[in-house]
Amino acid sequence: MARRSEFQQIADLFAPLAASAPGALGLKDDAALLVPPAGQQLVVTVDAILSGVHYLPDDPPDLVARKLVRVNLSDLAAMGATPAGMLLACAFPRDCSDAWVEAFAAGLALDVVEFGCPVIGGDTVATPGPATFSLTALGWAPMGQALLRRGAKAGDLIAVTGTIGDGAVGLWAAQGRLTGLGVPEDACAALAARYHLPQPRLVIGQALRGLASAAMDISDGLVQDLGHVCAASGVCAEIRLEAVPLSAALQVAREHTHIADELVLTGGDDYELLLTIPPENWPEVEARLGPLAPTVIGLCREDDSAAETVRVLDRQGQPMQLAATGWQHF
Ligand SMILES: Nc1ncnc2c1ncn2[C@@H]1O[C@H](COP(=O)(O)OP(=O)(O)OP(=O)(O)O)[C@@H](O)[C@H]1O
Ligand SMILES: Cc1ncc(C[n+]2csc(CCOP(=O)(O)O)c2C)c(N)n1
Ligand SMILES: [Mg+2]
Ligand SMILES: [Mg+2]
Ligand SMILES: [Mg+2]
Repeated sequence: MARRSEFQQIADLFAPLAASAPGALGLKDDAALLVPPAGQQLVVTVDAILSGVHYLPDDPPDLVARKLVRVNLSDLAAMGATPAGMLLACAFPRDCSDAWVEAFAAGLALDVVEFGCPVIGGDTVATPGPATFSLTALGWAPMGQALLRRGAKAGDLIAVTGTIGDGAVGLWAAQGRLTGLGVPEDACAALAARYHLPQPRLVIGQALRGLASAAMDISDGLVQDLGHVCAASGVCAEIRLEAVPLSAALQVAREHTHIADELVLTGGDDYELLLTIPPENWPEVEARLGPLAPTVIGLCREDDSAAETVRVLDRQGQPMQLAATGWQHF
């Protein structure tokens, strides 16, 4: 059967994702129209994902689409924003099947509903190279209240949401690198799921407006990303390895095979929030978030040009020497 044309694909598979947004004009015009709610500021971010770089070439297309959405909503969460819509640029390999694109669109449809975030526009091209997707996420935050990377002060608590390392170890699981080592199947599956389907911490980011002094999401690796908050804020950081929260699945996997602390600290793909919180705000953080409250892993210190910006203390309280601090494309 002949493949759907470019415009048929937009009409059949992407236009339904715009149905809840009148300003998307049915994906039939040159651009979309948005009306900012009174007193709100537009928050806008873009991240691309590529086959073989951000996801595995054989990953299910619905999960590729949802990862694309979620890595971007994670940046909105880091700003304390509420999602409003997304623009989706797709470069499909020339031989990509209708079935692959249909499953990709079905994955998008799930997250459009889950996060109340319609596709309001995009672009579709064919590429001689690997599949490449870019998503621009739009959100709203009350004027002047977005969370920034630049507000951390010496004495602030450093905290993370959820658990760290699952995404990086989950990539190993998804690649089959934990198979045959005695790691239970369900632990492998739980870790792979964290790699395939990150959970943007939108509710937490929104709840921490006015309480966190700085925030970002952890995509490249905890240590490297903490370095970005420190650089933006003009502080140093000290965190304790033993305080970094690990999931039950990661702890089980560690009982069966060696998983380097360094992979957990620097592997990335976490999509958790990294927060600095003035100690006087901590009781209110716990009161607002209850069981979703982040875990304190360290403290911000005065900028000290003699010391490294981010110091990680090992289980003996000694500074760790890390070969790399996180993911860099080049
Ligand atoms: N090519 C570019 N042109 C303009 N701005 C860019 C470009 N690449 C990155 N930036 C900007 O640099 C800053 C850092 O980008 P980066 O991609 O590291 O952030 P991130 O999206 O939070 O991390 P990650 O991409 O690992 O999820 C952001 O403000 C981003 O908008
Ligand atoms: C197949 C495969 N190999 C390696 C990785 C690890 N990885 C790739 S990019 C990135 C940082 C975030 O991306 P960016 O900075 O481009 O937004 C990380 C941690 C992966 N996810 N999939
Ligand atoms: Mg980015
Ligand atoms: Mg990002
Ligand atoms: Mg980010």
